[in-house]
Amino acid sequence: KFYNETVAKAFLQFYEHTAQVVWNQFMDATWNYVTNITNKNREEMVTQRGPSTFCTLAPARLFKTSRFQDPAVKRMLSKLQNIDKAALPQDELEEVMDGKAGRSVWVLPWLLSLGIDLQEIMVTSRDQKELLWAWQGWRNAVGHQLRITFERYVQLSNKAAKLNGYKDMGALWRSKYEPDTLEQDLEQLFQELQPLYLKLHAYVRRAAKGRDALWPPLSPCTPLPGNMWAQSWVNILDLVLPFPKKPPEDITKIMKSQHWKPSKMFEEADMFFTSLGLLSTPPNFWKKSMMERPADGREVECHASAWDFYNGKDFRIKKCTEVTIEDLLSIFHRMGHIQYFLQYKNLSVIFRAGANPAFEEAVGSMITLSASSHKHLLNRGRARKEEVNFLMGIALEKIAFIPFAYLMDLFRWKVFDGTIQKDVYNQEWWNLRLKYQGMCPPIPRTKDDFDPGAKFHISASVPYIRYFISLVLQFQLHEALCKALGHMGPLHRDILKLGSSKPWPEVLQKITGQTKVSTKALMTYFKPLLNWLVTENVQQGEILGWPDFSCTFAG
Ligand SMILES: C[C@H](NC(=O)O)C(=O)O
Ligand SMILES: [Zn+2]
Repeated sequence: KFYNETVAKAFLQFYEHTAQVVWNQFMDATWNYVTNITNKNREEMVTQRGPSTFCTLAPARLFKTSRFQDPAVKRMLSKLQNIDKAALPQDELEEVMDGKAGRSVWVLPWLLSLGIDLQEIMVTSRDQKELLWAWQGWRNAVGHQLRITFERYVQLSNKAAKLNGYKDMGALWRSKYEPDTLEQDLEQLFQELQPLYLKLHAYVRRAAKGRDALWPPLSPCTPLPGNMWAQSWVNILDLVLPFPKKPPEDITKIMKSQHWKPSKMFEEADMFFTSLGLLSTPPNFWKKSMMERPADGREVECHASAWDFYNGKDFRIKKCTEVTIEDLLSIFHRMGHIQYFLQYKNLSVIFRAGANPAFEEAVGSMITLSASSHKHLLNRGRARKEEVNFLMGIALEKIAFIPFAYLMDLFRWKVFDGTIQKDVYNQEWWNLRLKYQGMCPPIPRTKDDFDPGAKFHISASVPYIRYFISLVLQFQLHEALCKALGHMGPLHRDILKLGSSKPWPEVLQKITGQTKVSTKALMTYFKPLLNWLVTENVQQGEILGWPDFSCTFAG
């Protein structure tokens, strides 16, 4: 073991230069692949020496940092200990990277376009049979494929986790949140938030059937329109608007009538960030981003994402943008990621990440909250009815999302730690979906099904608890922003500039004065809506939740 701090500093210098080059090449190869899916580009990406050169990082583990003086050196070396899947032998690393263990389903061209079309039907259709067809079509196409390879993915992931010193991949994912009381803290947050979900769910379940004759009673087994996974109900606001005579302005219609192009949507978002005293995007961003689905027949991965190329000047967004309010808000969210990249770009490459993954998500969502409630903020005195209608629109995205965002990694943590074995993957998935979301499959499932695989983050192995924590965090940050309105720039620039160089409770304290994630700000934000929901549900004699409902299974 090396005890010499000077040697450690020299090693970190060496690492800094190599890492910037290696990560840049790795991001380039991955970008080329997801924006032009061909076998050649896949080969390039998979054989990228990128992550595997980090096995040269073995020296990082040889430093005994306990007696080191410089906290930054200690923090850097501890972050270098975890090289995730790069710890696997090259052949198994390629197997995981290549997606034989799960990612492959996203790259079958016919499947990509099928996915976009079926998801579109779930968003727009109100016809029960059509919804069922799309719901089942997507799960049969992608879930069945993934069931076979998912077990291998779990094995390789757990092997990589153990090579990094964690008991399983779930433990490695949770370690990003530093304090080890994460699971209890999350359960506490969920217990505080669940009553909001039950109130909204009870109202939506009734209101959705009331207004649309086509619509049978919304039992847990009716596929909810609006979203392939029922993780967001924002697309059925028209069905459940509390005061239909005061409809909020239809931004989508306005954008379309003014012939907005995707690039204009990005320009609007960029202007909003600079109006808050934040940084504007560099020329490379406009030259190299993919803002809409290519028309030249290229197959691309359409799940929207923001990219840092680790060279301090190349940052991009990949999105198959449609001219809708949902996509405008999604662009604000992605631009939040870009803003974080810009603010911390001069840090060591080791610290170029959010204070924790939830901060990365919360920054974009918090700015989106400001943008979507921008006018709302200015018309604080808005009449109660319009206030309730407005908050319903936000709640259909944020409150509806609570149980789904929580259960996604509850499921995977249990799969990684072996509590859920492969023969009950699907059954356990639906047990969690009923317990937390009050949802059942609309048709009996068979043992060939693997419904969790129908969600991008599961087949692409992207952790999800970051979105649950961000749900709470974004309101805490938003409240701090509103309190400091006007001096927003410096306040938020500070936390963004810190990247992951400080423990996240310290960063949170800097901006909100608190060191823990708290639901207080979220509750305050939705108070007028919750009061209305309580009165409404009582008047309708609604029973909250789905007492002893059980999903029927074909086994
Ligand atoms: C909430 C999450 N957002 C994202 O991936 O950017 C999702 O789409 O499921
Ligand atoms: Zn995000």
